Amino acid sequence: MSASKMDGHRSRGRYTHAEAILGPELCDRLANTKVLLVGAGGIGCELLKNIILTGFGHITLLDLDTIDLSNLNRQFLFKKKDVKQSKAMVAAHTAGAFNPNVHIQPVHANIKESQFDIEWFQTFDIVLNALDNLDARRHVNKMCIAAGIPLVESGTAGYLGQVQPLVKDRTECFDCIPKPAPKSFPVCTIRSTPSQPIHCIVWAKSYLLPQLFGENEDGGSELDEAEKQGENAQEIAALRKEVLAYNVVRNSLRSAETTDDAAKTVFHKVFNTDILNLLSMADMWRSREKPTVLDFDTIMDGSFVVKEPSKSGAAPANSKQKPNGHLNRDANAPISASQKGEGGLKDQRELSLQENLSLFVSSTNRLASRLRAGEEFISFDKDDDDTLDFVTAASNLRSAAYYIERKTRWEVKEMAGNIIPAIATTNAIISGLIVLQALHLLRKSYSSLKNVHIQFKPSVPLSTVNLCPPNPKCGICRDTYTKVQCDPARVTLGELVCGILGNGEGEDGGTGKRDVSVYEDKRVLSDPDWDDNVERTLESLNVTRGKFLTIVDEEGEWETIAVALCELPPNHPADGPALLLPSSLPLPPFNPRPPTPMPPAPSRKRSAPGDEVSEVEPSAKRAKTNGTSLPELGSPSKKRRLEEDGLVMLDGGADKIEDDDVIEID
Ligand SMILES: Nc1ncnc2c1ncn2[C@@H]1O[C@H](COP(=O)(O)OP(=O)(O)OP(=O)(O)O)[C@@H](O)[C@H]1O
Ligand SMILES: [Zn+2]
Repeated sequence: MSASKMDGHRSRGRYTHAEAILGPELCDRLANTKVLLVGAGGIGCELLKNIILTGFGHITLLDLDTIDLSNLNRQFLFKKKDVKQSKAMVAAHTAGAFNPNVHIQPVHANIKESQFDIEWFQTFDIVLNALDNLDARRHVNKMCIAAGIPLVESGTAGYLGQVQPLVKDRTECFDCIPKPAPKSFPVCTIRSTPSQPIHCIVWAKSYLLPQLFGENEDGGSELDEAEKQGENAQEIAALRKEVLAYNVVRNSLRSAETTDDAAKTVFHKVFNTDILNLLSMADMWRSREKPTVLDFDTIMDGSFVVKEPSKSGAAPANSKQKPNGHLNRDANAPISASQKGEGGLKDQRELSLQENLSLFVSSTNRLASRLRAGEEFISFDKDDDDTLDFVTAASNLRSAAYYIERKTRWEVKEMAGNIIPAIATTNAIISGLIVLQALHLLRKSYSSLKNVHIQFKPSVPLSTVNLCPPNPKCGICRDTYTKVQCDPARVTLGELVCGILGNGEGEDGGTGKRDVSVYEDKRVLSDPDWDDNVERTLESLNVTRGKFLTIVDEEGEWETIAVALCELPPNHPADGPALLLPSSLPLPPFNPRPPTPMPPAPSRKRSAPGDEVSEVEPSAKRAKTNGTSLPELGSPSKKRRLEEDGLVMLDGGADKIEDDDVIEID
């Protein structure tokens, strides 16, 4: 048998099952389908294997990262020898062997780079996200909306997971519903009245560690400002004292003569002086258990006994919590085998108070010596042993002072790193579901598309939710997208905006002259009263390939236009025009304002009640959903409830909450 015949035979054999399930038409089409898979981590590796075996013919696999040892337990395309290599390259190499008919293009890069502009996105038939952060997910969502390419979004968190197909104008986009804010705690709970281990962990990670080893934020000048503005003088004096005290401690950690004494100074300030200060505020402890002042020397020599929480008097604020049994004993007493979690890993052993203090001293010294060796500041990183040891020890010492259960280093890592353990099985289930949704999309079988969730219900482990139509108020998918090809060094902002708006054609041309503001992301580049940038080149305004200009109608009548910037074609003559506009200019939905009511004049005939409303409202709504309302879609509120329950698309780094009175765990 000739080699080519043998290949054909092999190929048919390979796809017999796929063909039986998908039908010959889709099965053949898959061979020519171009897929972009973003992310080669937990979901990405599983998904790559699935789409290769299903027979997707052309796969571009993109990931910015290199392989870490900790990936190996679930990212099965990687082996120990691959650690520190590019994820995209290794995954493509390993999985490529599963099906030689598939062409895989690995790309080691950040999906946000400008080279991945909408023209690049438009070279794909479908995009599959296997990402782990909100920022990249939102970026891909916007690029897919702009490029008009369907996207399957996914996420897992422990045993939970979700798959969400997204199609411009038909379904919600990723940004149609705001994502839940990260967990937060009131500052006073963290600073003065912790009642749970997480409060002490957040304090050690987000307050103490930055105070000692972080960037020196000049609290002094902030206080000067507050004083000028007439804030409470007594409070400011107290805060000033606090800043000075921390400066002394910071300096001692940075001084060349640092010894164990520096750690002792920190300990004394934080677990002794500060707690004594808090105790002096009698009001604070009327309805709460008073904390205990810790003592360095007696903890070190093992004679310190943690005071039992008082059982009499006013009910402590945390009385609803289960009693912290093991704290009602000498904290340095030997810990039983079961308490220690013996048999488990070293990290999973509970440390005695004395051991926590030793860890506090050693980690403080390690961090201090890093500062002295030239590191300017150190911030928390769950994979940085020194910062994790410090947060473990400091949070446990604080827990002891407040009679709160202490946590092992393993638990602290999980809580401080906001880590939900990744589960290979969940990733595998989700990756299978992604393929099913991708196949519906390729078949254009829109009524079969579903949001699918894995839930904690053994009887119904998967729940499906009908898709919601786009949110008419969404600032991403309701814009009208277009693209221009240009040389940003030769085109001015004014030329581009006038070109896109077709200025000079008059109102009835649909894109006539209007008052607009122009933005790049959140930057205002011009508005009707400010035209300083209009004559400047796009390049000088840092508006280049891969970015979007957003043109907003000041009257609010025309919907927003988003213009994606692309390069001139490769064969474009050097003396050719610097700006190539799209062949048809964007025509965003137009919602004319109701005419301004005229002052009542006896001669004017009154219009029938509701006239204006019936003319304006429905057309505006039609325009915003582009006439594609889907009768079978579920309600947005149902989906929101699911999101609140189910921790979907987990991450949180990107979104910031604005309330100053809370501390986020990111
Ligand atoms: N902007 C981006 N561009 C390209 N790839 C990205 C981008 N952001 C995240 N990724 C990739 O998405 C993948 C997500 O996979 P996963 O959630 O399993 O994370 P991980 O980093 O492998 O594991 P863990 O965070 O649990 O250690 C990672 O490989 C990551 O490098
Ligand atoms: Zn949207």
